[in-house]
Amino acid sequence: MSKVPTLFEWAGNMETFETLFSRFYDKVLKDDLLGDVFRNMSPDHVQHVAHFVAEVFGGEKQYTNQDKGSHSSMIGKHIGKMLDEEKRQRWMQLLLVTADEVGLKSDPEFRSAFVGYLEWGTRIAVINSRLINNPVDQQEPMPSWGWGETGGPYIPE
Ligand code: HEM
Repeated sequence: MSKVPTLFEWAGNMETFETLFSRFYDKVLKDDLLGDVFRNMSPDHVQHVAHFVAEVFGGEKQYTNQDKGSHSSMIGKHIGKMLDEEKRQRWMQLLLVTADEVGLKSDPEFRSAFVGYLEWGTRIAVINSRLINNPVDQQEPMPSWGWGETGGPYIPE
């Protein structure tokens, strides 16, 4: 049996993730609810988020090695931001619309794993945004996300 690709490999390459998040944050900045939340984001924000998610999906470790980030430093960026469910849902909605616009892989298995990760990650972001101190130690490894219950990508007969 052939090797099951990582979510990163199945999705494409780093450009896939950079394009997805670049188009996503274009929308975010124009959004009535999220625009103000991201108004002062760093110029590297888009790339950092793309690199973070790519690494979580089993891709190159650019967030760790090039951006000098870690799971803890990413969590730290959300501390005190006072996000809520309404903002989280808008973030999800805009990212999923963007995923379709940029032609991200749309087979049921990939999208299930993709949305599963986003549901997990965004809910954690909201929880952490309401804390004062970072609960994640600097030494904690990066999270990793796989195919989960689906067991692999959709490959037509
Ligand atoms: C899976 C979900 C998420 C991931 C992977 C993620 C990832 C990241 C990363 C990697 C950073 C650091 C960027 C940098 O180093 O410049 C960051 C910052 C930030 N994130 Fe998230 N995030 C997620 C969900 C959310 C949600 C749902 C919101 C708000 C609705 C949010 C709001 C922010 C804000 C406000 C910052 C700081 C921006 C700045 O001013 O520099 N994040 N996020």
